[in-house]
Amino acid sequence: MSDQKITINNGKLQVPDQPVIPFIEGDGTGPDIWRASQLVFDAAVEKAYGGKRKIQWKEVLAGEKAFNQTGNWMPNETLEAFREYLVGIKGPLTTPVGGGIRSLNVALRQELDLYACVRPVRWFQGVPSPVKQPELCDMVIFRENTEDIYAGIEFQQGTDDEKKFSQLLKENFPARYKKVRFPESAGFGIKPVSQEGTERLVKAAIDYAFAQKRDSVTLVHKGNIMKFTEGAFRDWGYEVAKSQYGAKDYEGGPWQVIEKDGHKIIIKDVIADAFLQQILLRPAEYSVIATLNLNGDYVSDALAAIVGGIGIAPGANINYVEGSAIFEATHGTAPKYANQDKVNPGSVILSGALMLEYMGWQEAADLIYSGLEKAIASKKVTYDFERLMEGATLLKCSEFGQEIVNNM
Ligand SMILES: NC(=O)C1=CN([C@@H]2O[C@H](COP(=O)(O)OP(=O)(O)OC[C@H]3O[C@@H](n4cnc5c(N)ncnc54)[C@H](OP(=O)(O)O)[C@@H]3O)[C@@H](O)[C@H]2O)C=CC1
Ligand SMILES: O=C(O)CCC(=O)C(=O)O
Ligand SMILES: [Mg+2]
Repeated sequence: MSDQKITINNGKLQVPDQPVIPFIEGDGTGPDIWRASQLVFDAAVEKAYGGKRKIQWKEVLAGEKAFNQTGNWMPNETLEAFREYLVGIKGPLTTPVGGGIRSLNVALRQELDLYACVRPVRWFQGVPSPVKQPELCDMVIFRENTEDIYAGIEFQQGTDDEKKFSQLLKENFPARYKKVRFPESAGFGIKPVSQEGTERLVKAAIDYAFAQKRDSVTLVHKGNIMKFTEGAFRDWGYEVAKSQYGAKDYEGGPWQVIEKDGHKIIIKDVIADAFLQQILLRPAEYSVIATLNLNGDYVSDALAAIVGGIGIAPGANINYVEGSAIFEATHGTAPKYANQDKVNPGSVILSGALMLEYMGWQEAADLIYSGLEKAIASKKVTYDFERLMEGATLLKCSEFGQEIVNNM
């Protein structure tokens, strides 16, 4: 079969009928989930296009499988494949806590400059939820994906580098150095947040809000405390609305309103801790969320819980200028369930549906949504939903994938 590639031309994705799509299976529960997911993707594409369109899957290595086979956690060929084929999908990869390798997930996003982590959060009918009205939670998170403390500029306590950094702080910024409560036993982390990084992320969020006829974009930040990073994110965010979309003050500001073709969007902001209580108490007031990397990480899992948990929380890492994208679940490797054919493959399956939408293969994506909805409605579900549903039938990971296919 020929090596058909997705490309971008004048900002528009060009998708051949049989594109090569690289995938990383993932660590832990990754292989179980990938098997179930690929079955669903292939069935949806086959059913929607009767063989005219087909994905040519190309496995690329990363994480434990890569290390075991090549001695390298993230072989160069993997990065090259994502660059070459533009659109890919991945399972979760393990990151050790406290030491060891840095996150491969973060490395992929940074290396490929996939600056927007887009995580839609909506409730599917019948999914068990801890709140009374989960249907009111319908948000799309735009998490900045390349900056913030995730840039990985850290100094481990007691190392030569940390001592050099402490000395630099002491000599050049004595007043600030004095604020370090226990300087002799402290490690340090640096949080870069730039105007360019903020602008492209907020622009992506606003463009999405117009395209999807959403009524607000909320800048979520902790700018009262971290004034020149999180606070600057808020200020630069409002600036984008003004300079690129002609925003006007809304009810005296700082909130803004922008309008295009008769559709109005409110640009507002909220401090992150208050936001975390409002998503439970007043979720209907929020639609598109633009936020920095760490806030976005926390907010993703918190919002996912409201609509049924991270078993059903999809996502995408996208560079809207270059067209490149890697789709992936919000959850991690859930290692305690590895190789048990147990966990919910819903997050990777829905990430794949997002990928198909991104490719313009809406019919195949819709088949996945309806298959998933019907499987849940018939209460045939994996352990995470089954334990919260009355009268449900417990399915394995692979069986749930098959159930989605049966219901397409
Ligand atoms: N993008 C990525 O590749 C990500 C990687 N990670 C990495 O994953 C590893 C494990 O992280 P951890 O903090 O345990 O978080 P995980 O998301 O892997 O798991 C936490 C809990 O979430 C639930 N869960 C996760 N996935 C599923 C699923 N598919 N179906 C149903 N329930 C699920 C399980 O809950 P319960 O126990 O209630 O059944 C699980 O114990 C770490 O190394 C971390 O760095 C983490 C996040 C993202
Ligand atoms: O890279 C990791 O291991 C964690 C990533 C993560 O939690 C996320 O992207 O939501
Ligand atoms: Mg996370």
